[in-house]
Amino acid sequence: MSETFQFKLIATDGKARRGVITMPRGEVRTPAFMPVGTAGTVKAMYLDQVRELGSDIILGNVYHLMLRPGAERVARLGGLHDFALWPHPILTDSGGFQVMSLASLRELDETGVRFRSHIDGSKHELTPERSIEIQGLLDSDIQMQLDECIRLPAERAEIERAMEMSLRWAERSAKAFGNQPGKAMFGIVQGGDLIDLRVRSAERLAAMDLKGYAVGGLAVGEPQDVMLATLDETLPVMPVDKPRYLMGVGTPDDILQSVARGIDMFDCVMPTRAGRHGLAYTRFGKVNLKNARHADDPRPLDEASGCPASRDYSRAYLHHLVRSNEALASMLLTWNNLAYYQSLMSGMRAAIEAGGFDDFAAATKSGWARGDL
Ligand SMILES: Cc1ccc(CCc2c3nc[nH]c3cc3c(=O)[nH]c(N)nc23)cc1
Repeated sequence: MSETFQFKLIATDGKARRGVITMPRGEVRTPAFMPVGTAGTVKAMYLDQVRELGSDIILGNVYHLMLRPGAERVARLGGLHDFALWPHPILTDSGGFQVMSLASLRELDETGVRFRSHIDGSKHELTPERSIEIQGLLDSDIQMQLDECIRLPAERAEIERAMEMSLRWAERSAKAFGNQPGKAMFGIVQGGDLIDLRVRSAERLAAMDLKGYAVGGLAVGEPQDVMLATLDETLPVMPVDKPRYLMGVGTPDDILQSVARGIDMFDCVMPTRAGRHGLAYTRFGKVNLKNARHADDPRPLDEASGCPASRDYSRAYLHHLVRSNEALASMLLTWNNLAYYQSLMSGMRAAIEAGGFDDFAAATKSGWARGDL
């Protein structure tokens, strides 16, 4: 624990980084995978299971929590940590991304974004200042600036407009956040697939001397090579001594490739969402438990796993649960998937410390290529 928010680099291997973020509520070992806990819960999991798997931090979301149960209500109840019984670090997204993908009747301008709730149609507004205020009411440890994420493909003028406004919103967010020693506000690099705009965004954010930086505007449907090429050009102009968070990424392979380029923090709905749709991530690749080929298979997903969901239950039983649409299917497969993601993260952290990241990456990929025999 530490009174202040600090990032320390422990080791590097090529561009891959092993570090640790320390803050009053605990530490985050990087590279880190942050399970998505949109409405104050990681769907189909108990949070002590999430912790048990090695998760140091979970995500919450301004958009969902402001609509239901309401930020002021969560504050009256002691903040998100007490509300959800997660006493460890929480990172919250600022809500703009979710407004653009979930809300209806949206109006976005320099002041912020006005929208109607997708739940009951009620009217709401998010400004950089209100988003930071809400994240404060949630008692979030790492708060994200309000930004505008453009869907690709888009015209240069549109990408530039959104990137420049996101920079002005970063200034307003930082001013509203002020000086909170044990907490952090991260800026978000935008600029679409236009390298000169990405570099301008990263350099202008770096000059604001924030405590951490996210790469936004990716994992919005672009091919992996476009995402990786954007990282190749953007990361070199991002501060070396601050954490780098790649928003919304990704598959195990996306994560492996992005750690190799110097990303420290990840979030993705994939392991939890896939678990609810009968899909298991394993070190042999993906296993679709809906498939009839598993109906008589007595083997577990992975007998070498430390996770009961992966080690103890037969594929036949998991297939039966998925086909029967049983709640336990989502619980066991989400448990398996998060266990796999966290084992991948701890494997990468150890490999970087030992100077063997490339060998670890090659062995991991060949495991996936071997497929699920
Ligand atoms: C609870 C929670 C869910 C999801 C997120 C990340 C959501 C997310 C993206 N997801 C995929 N691509 C993304 C890009 C952006 C982005 O450019 N800006 C912001 N603020 N969020 C993004 C954060 C927290």
